Amino acid sequence: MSVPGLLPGLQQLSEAVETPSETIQELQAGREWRFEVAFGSTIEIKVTRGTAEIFGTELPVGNKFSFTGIKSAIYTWTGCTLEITGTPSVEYTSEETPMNMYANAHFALEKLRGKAAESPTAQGPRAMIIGPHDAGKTSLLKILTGYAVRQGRRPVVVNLDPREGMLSLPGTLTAVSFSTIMDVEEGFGTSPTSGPSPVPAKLPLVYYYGVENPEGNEKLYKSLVSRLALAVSSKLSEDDYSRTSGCIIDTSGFIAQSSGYDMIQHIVAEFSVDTLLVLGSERLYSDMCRRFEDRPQNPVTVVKLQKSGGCVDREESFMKQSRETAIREYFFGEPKRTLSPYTMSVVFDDLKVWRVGQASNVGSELLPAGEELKQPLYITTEPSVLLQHSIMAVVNANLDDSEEALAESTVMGFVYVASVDDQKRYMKILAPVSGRLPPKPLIVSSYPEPTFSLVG
Ligand SMILES: Nc1ncnc2c1ncn2[C@@H]1O[C@H](COP(=O)(O)OP(=O)(O)OP(=O)(O)O)[C@@H](O)[C@H]1O
Repeated sequence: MSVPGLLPGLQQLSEAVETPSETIQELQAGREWRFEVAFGSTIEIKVTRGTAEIFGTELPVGNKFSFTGIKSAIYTWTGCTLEITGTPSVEYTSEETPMNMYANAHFALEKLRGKAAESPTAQGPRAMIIGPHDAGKTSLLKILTGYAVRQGRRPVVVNLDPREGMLSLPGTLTAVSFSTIMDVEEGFGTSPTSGPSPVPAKLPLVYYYGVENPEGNEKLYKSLVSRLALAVSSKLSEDDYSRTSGCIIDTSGFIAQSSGYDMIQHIVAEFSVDTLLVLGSERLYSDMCRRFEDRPQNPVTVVKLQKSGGCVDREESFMKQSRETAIREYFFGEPKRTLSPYTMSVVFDDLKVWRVGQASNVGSELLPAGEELKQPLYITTEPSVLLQHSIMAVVNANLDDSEEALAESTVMGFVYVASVDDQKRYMKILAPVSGRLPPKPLIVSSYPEPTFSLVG
């Protein structure tokens, strides 16, 4: 007996729940499947045959990986079959990739590592990647790191591009010793604040810069670079693994313009860079050759590498969404690893807040004619409603420390200002861990920008 009206209802129900489409992608050896997934939609990829990798990290056969808000590529050296569930917004296969060139760069670095292993005092390569925005610098860094880790090396990876955070929020400069593989879904992987993860967590050393462009506060940027270089040098001399593996440095696209050349020189000097990998710019390559040739005391090898045709220019709206996602994941985790942040109230009198000094908040128009603007590292800021929805870095320093001391302090973590009551002089903040806010200075800046959608 059929129940009147039930069957059509069920049919409607099954029509409403759309099953994602499943496609099979056969990739021949040496080809790359490039794809883009918008924020808010997800695709799942499983390798069912052969070998495949995402920017140097292998995708094991049979495991499903899900991707959202990403522009990426899967490359195969030997051929593979991919099972794709869901529909990417863009997808195509490319026969032309610079992967051979990138692999050669890796083997050249490996040769230097092998040489360093022969002598107890020799240093492994200190490579730095430079190039314009969206030239594929971070992707190349991941490839070189992934290959080095797969060969048992432990390179120190340094991110000097505040535009994207590595194992931390955007706006930070970080260094981390990589001894385990990257997480293919998460980019670089996870840090201990991200909660349990199938891939071992990495412990990054984090400094907060808070400006997108290294020229935004050159003095602060240079100071943080020097500080990070000191930490990296000490890590590289800690054990034989690190000494021979050397370091790989990712940089900001802003310094690839001629106004940034002095900054390149500063980084090269501080990190004792000996290999400069120039990506996607003939002019930059030739300028660097001119600048760094004939330095017998500190030779720097300048190498030209081709930009991948798959590199995509990421529009500002995409980058903004990436930053918002990074902030949300810092506090709330993501579907596979949810976190429970804590809300607490803090009174203004217990806080010492500094703002990163930027040209825009110094007021050069008030200076007498002819006088040069002296940009401060930080400016003290009275807590107020202006901080609402901002991210603040809690730094490892004392409340009465000077600006210079702050510029040498690592980040303990970040808090989010959920609401501010100017009259009662307190604010509600969201913190990733429970307990009282430690009595440490807080640093606020414009990058990443205030996020309105974090707590509803
Ligand atoms: N071969 C490729 N196929 C598809 N997408 C790619 C490929 N290589 C890089 N991309 C994508 O292109 C974008 C830009 O690449 P990447 O972040 O490596 O550039 P970048 O030079 O580090 O950029 P920026 O200096 O602006 O941070 C990223 O979304 C990256 O995932």
